[in-house]
Amino acid sequence: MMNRGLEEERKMYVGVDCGTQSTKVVVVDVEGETILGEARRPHHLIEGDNGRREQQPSEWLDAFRGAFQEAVTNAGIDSRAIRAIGVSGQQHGMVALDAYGEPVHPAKLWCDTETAVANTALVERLGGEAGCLDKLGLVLQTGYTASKVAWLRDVQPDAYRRIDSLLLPHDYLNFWLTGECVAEAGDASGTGYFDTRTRRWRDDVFAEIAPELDAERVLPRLIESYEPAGVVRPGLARELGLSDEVLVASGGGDNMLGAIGTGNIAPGLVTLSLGTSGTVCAYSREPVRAESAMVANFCASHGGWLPLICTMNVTSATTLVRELFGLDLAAFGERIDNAPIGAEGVTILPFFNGERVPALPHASASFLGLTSVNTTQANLCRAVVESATFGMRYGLELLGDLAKGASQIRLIGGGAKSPVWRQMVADITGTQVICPEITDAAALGAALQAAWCHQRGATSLEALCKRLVHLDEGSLANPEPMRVEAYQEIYTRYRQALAARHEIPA
Ligand SMILES: Nc1ncnc2c1ncn2[C@@H]1O[C@H](COP(=O)(O)OP(=O)(O)O)[C@@H](O)[C@H]1O
Ligand SMILES: O=C(CO)[C@@H](O)[C@H](O)COP(=O)(O)O
Repeated sequence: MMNRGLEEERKMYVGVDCGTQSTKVVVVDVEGETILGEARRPHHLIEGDNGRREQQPSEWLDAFRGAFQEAVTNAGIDSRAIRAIGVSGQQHGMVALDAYGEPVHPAKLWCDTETAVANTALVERLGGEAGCLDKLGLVLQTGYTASKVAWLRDVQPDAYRRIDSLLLPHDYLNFWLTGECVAEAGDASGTGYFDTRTRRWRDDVFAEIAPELDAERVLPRLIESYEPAGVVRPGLARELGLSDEVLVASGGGDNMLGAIGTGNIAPGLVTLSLGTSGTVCAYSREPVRAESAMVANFCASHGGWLPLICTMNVTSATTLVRELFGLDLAAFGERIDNAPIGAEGVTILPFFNGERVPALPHASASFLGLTSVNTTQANLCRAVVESATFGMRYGLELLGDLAKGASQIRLIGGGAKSPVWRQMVADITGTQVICPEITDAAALGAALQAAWCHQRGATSLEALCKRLVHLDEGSLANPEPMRVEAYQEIYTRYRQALAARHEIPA
């Protein structure tokens, strides 16, 4: 436990990231420039053969409570020293609440593909890709919130009729913390009823999706990303051991706060996340109209924009293969290390639950090139990690000039903890890779945004990033020319397999 006098002077900030597989919490001492404590609690996924991927929002609250208490204990601080909390959340999830603040249906997540048909119909109604770009500044993808609302209307009309507010996962946690229904541009830009250029709700688009619902009533009030969502409710503050008037920052989508947590708040860097999903994003001061409809012109959660591509099958795919063989993470890492580049001819298209980039919401996974000689645990483990990483390279290529200027990839998410995977990312992309000291960068970004909100006027987000985004020099991975060349060939093989199986140009 820290010296009491010192503790009173110091301001502590908490960052929370409600990811797909778990909630992570970090406690940050801004003056001391240190991350004092971390903790996480897992979530359970409700899955169905039809692409259903849902979660009970109540699990996020339990996970929040558990991880919060443990992180504070690990930090060795008095929780009354906490001045502000920032919340990051998995993007796009539909949290539809009734008039009592209770979910009318489990949250339908970003990785749910049950609504693919509803999404195709919506894109058509909005005038195709051109119509979407014109109205929203991006093209609707299965996974965004819009088709989930349309699906609920069609499939669960009773639940749909009870909707009183429509939130995203991080908005819901902010609502639980403060009682306020608010949203900020970063996360709102992934709903599909928000104009990502003007940073406003598109009531007319929302009326196409949910004609019976009044946008004014059900959509949360928009706030700026530097503004607080509110203060922690007195009852909850008592339960969490907080002092009065603890601010809750606006928070944002996990990728937006991951960008902050890697210092990617101005042009020139790329953040690549190996979480349940795989994402690549680069900051832009202007809205982006990319050549590919798969590049999402999302807003950042500190001002500006964050063009991003997202693949759905990263650690979700690697975990599936790892668990199939009953391997723990260390043994899995060994298997990957023991197989040669290219896994002796095994290629996996890892679309176990469909895919967003490339846009194949109905796809399933393919294992190709298997023979009686190369069908080994090591090759299958290596091939699934290679394939997830090839998906990221594909995304980087789609980002094109937006990512080309980047001399370094800031690697985050659970997969970034693996040294062999880090090197693989460097070799497959041909770019230097480094991790921040804390790979749960979205939680760190949320804590930094909380400090920015609390200390508004006294400090800048840039200064806060300089103080707290520490890079782990030990994680540095430089592309090695021989391996870069070898992977080029294997990547070509992957693209050819993609073209042959799914009619996507090689
Ligand atoms: N050393 C490692 N090698 C490979 N995967 C790892 C390693 N450490 C953690 N992971 C994987 O990272 C995933 C969790 O990543 P995380 O970024 O927390 O996901 P999310 O934010 O989507 O919940 C888990 O599937 C876990 O198995
Ligand atoms: O859908 C997207 C981005 O558009 C995903 O990146 C989600 O935001 C989930 O993130 P993780 O749980 O994988 O961090």
